[in-house]
Amino acid sequence: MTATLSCTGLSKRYGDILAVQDVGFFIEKGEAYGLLGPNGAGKTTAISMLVGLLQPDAGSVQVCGHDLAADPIAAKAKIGYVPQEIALYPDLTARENLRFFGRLYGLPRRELAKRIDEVLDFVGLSDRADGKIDTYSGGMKRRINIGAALLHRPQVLILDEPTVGVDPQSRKAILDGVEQLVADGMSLLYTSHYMEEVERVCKRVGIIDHGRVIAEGTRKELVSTLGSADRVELVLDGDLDVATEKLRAVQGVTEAVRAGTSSIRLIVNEGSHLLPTLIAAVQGIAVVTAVEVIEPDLEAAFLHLTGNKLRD
Ligand SMILES: Nc1ncnc2c1ncn2[C@@H]1O[C@H](COP(=O)(O)OP(=O)(O)OP(=O)(O)O)[C@@H](O)[C@H]1O
Repeated sequence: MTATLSCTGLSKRYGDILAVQDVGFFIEKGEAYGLLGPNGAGKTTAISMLVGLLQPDAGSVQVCGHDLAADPIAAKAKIGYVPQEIALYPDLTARENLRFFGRLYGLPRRELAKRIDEVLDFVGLSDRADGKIDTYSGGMKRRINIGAALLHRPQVLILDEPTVGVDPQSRKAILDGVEQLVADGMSLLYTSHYMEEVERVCKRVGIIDHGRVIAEGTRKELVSTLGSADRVELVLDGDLDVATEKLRAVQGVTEAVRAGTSSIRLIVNEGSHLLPTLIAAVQGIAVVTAVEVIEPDLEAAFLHLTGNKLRD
């Protein structure tokens, strides 16, 4: 089966920074693939090369059997791209914006009018279609941006952090809409640093850090990289920075990081056996007021694989 989107060996350097290094993955028809990584991991740079906005230093991209470099028009026609930055004209209405983008895609006038109504309905903004974009909330603008990317009926939708700066109602509408598109057979590339969104929307996930895809698989496969390790959260009162250092030095502790103002998250072997040792390790520095052993999830897998928290 031909992948809807695939890339191999994608690399991009900005001066001394290797923003993307030898990235390769594929997305089947109707599959939702997530690129999960912290800010600066290289997600936007990778996507910019996948959609033909940035020339890779090395590597290639295939979209529905078309090579992006050799046949860019055919390849790009299959892609719907929703950039991280809102790209709409504030003085035009939503409908006028969609008309503008539809014409760029070369949609015939009559078909375009129909598609505009369809996508407005899909993003749940038909009743606001004739309001100017500058009266829209951030979330509503993002929904129109997604609508614009769908006008030409792409085979693969590429979303770069689509819920950043978005109100809860629009966030729900975006996630529900994306899930519906995938259920209807759309292929999806979804990037986010929100682990829970990627877990919800994507069947397979690539974890990207410092420009490299360092692990890839289903949620279950990635979580299994943790082996028998447990994730423990301690709520403490005291000097958390020193306590984090002390805990990191305890034998059996793989990772220890601050989580908010009063918690430390740990990955430990045999969590329940180690608890008394953990509490003793911070004695005189901090008092442990609560302990929680947490089910392993993608965030724990990320921490384990990279040694960093996802939301740095
Ligand atoms: N035009 C540029 N010139 C120089 N360095 C850049 C440029 N664009 C990105 N970078 C650097 O490349 C690396 C990857 O950035 P990129 O924006 O691709 O990451 P990201 O995972 O999308 O992060 P974010 O979620 O913050 O957008 C970072 O170190 C960034 O500072």
